[in-house]
Amino acid sequence: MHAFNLQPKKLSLTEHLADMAVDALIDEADLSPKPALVDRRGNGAHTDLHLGLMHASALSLWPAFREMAEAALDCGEIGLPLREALGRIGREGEASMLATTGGVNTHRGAIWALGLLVAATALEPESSAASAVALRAARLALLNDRYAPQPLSHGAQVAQRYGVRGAREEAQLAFPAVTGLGLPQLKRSRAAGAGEQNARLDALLAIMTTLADTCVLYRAGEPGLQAMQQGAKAVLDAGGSASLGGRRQLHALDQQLIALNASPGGAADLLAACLFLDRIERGDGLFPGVC
Ligand SMILES: CC(C)(COP(=O)(O)OP(=O)(O)OC[C@H]1O[C@@H](n2cnc3c(N)ncnc32)[C@H](O[C@H]2O[C@H](COP(=O)(O)OP(=O)(O)OP(=O)(O)O)[C@@H](O)[C@H]2O)[C@@H]1O)[C@@H](O)C(=O)NCCC(=O)NCCS
Ligand SMILES: Nc1ncnc2[nH]cnc12
Repeated sequence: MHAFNLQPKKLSLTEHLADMAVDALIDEADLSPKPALVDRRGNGAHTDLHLGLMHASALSLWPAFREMAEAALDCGEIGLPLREALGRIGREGEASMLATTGGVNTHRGAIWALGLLVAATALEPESSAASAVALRAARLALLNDRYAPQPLSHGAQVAQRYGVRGAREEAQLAFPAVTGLGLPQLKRSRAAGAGEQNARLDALLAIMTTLADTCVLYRAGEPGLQAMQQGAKAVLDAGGSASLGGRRQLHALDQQLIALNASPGGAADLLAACLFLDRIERGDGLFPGVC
């Protein structure tokens, strides 16, 4: 008798999409050195988060992502039934995240972004260009979930105060920070031979150059947001993460954001969305072995 069954398991499409979403979250968490975020080096600007918690949180979301993909297959089209199913599953996913982390908000924005993208991919897996998937996700995000509670979230508070667009609008606009900035930078840095980790850091920085990250605004106000956007631009202008000049700027940005308590958690979520879309677009194992 064998202790392990070493036969590769055939994954269903929905299982495969859940794997890809969780992989994207784990890759984002592990990527180092990220400015003021949790990574392999430490906790950045956070006192209540650490890498183990980010991993546990990511893994706890696997059933929710699979269920969102299943809901998309069941509904078969963009409409209110699917939007409201996603809202319900997303809220249940948030509850299991909070149960796993002891009440710490690790991935609220990521559940939203990746949940929409997973469902949008499952609806039409053969239409896998990042912009097409993001557009389907946007059409879902534009629908009004009648059962969504309307709490005065941190994002809603700063959106009102500073007149910025938050996570909801980013999705409704088809993720411009991802498809217009993060993904193109990822590809440019790869093509320039930066190496995969540096290319991913550059993608994160490209997202940070313009994003109205409501986590940063809530924690550090407009000075924090300006420091994030200008500092990220300075790294890219200096040659990016693969260059010595860029690394010096990245180190300075890390120190500055930590001093301001300005954690770009929204940008980190969008990097995970970017890594997910990159894999979908490249067709990384989406169909082979999938039943
Ligand atoms: C539509 C929702 C996303 C709710 O959005 P809203 O803005 O109203 O709510 P927030 O609670 O503020 O959550 C938004 C999270 O999105 C991330 N984010 C921030 N800015 C942007 C942006 N411009 N674009 C995209 N994403 C953005 C961010 O998430 C990350 O940061 C979190 C950690 O932050 P931190 O400051 O440490 O923690 P807090 O607890 O907030 O504060 P402290 O006390 O610790 O200081 C971490 O979660 C990251 O993921 C924002 O936090 C959506 O959530 C919603 O409506 N959900 C309902 C269910 C649903 O419909 N689901 C659909 C499933 S597909
Ligand atoms: N690596 C990270 N650090 C802090 N907050 C985050 N939210 C999503 N990813 C994060």
